[in-house]
Amino acid sequence: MDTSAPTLLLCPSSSDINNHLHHRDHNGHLIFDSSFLQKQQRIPSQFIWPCRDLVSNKVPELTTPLVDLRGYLAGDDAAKRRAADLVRVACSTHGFFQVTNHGVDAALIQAGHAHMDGFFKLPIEWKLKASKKTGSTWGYSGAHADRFSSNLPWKETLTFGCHGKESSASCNAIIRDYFTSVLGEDFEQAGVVFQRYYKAMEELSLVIMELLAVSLGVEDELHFRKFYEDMSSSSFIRCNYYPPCQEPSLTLGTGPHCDPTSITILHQDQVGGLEVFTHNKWHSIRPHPHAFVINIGDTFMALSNGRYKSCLHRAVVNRSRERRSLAFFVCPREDKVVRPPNDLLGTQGTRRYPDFTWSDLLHFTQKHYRADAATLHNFTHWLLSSSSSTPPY
Ligand SMILES: C=C1C[C@]23C[C@H]1CC[C@H]2[C@]1(C)CCC[C@@](C)(C(=O)O)[C@H]1[C@@H]3C(=O)O
Ligand SMILES: O=C(O)CCC(=O)C(=O)O
Ligand SMILES: [Fe+2]
Repeated sequence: MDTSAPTLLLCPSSSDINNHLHHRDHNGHLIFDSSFLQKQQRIPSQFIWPCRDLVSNKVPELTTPLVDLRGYLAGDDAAKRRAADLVRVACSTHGFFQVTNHGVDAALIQAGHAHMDGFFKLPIEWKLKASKKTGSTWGYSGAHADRFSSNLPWKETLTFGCHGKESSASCNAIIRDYFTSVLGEDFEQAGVVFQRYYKAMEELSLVIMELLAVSLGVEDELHFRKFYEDMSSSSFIRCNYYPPCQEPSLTLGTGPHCDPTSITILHQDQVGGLEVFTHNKWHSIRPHPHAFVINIGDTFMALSNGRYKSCLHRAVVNRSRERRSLAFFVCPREDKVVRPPNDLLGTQGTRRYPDFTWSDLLHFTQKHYRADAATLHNFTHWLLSSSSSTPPY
């Protein structure tokens, strides 16, 4: 990973822009000041992606099932089976489905979007106060310009969680305290809202984990729920803000990738832009205001011994409308060994992936490799080449 992003010149169209010190931080890294960049005629070359990543003729819509959780949550066995059948078909092919009647308060979701909007509308100087510290995954980032020097995504992100705490009980004030300590007391309410949102996501994650076990036919339907019960030590929220872009066909909001995490619970606004690559072409995921998009990540693909697919997806941007999405990335406690339950090994007991920990995979994506379409494949090689042990699978 290119972590020594050089001093970058912005849109060298005129000297006053190049000398606009506002656009470089103290390390000389580019600062993604979208309010300034949007006014330029061209986007900086660092944001222009290779043609192969930009293909986006009129993309068809992916018919992801809208899985109604009402009956399942009420303990209705027939509803549980119907939900499991829908999830099985989706996760065995492209790994994406949507859930409604999930039990998460609509007002809480709306409040999360409102506070996300409040943060991203701050002047750049304020947002930079929340900048990610080197080595941390938490904090504000503009286009990941501090991490990469090309194929920059046209987005700003704010990432935070509860990690570092032993139990979700002690997680009750971590996010609130993060917001007040980094942005000041005026942001206490934002912290309280995201703390409640985090808790709601944890509860929904465990429901989804049980549904995944049922759909996979795992003997112990609580197996994955138990594996993720202490997820608060490593799961995290990411707020994605995609400004309008004057050359939307040349860049991407988030580049093509598979999530390295376990599952992602994403709430997108009504603008649209999330696309999944399946059946050899890109498909859009229609936004539903009261639904969450759920997708399988690399870690759960390994946990299911490859039965469920972590699928290539991306976020495109547009010329006229900003777009926001709230992602909750479910991750197991960092030291837990990711290993499929025996009843997913098949008669030959064949393992598709080696044992690994989320700590190792997270470290790989943050220090050695930019997550893309082949993260798990390259991680496996990196892991086995850096460990003396022979493949355990
Ligand atoms: C473990 C993670 C790394 C990323 C955030 C989560 C899950 C998705 C990953 C990411 C979004 C994949 C595309 C590249 C990336 C750098 C990004 O555009 O943000 C990835 C995230 C990251 O490394 O910060
Ligand atoms: O914003 C979106 O719709 C998708 C973002 C995404 O895939 C991610 O953050 O991993
Ligand atoms: Fe993703």
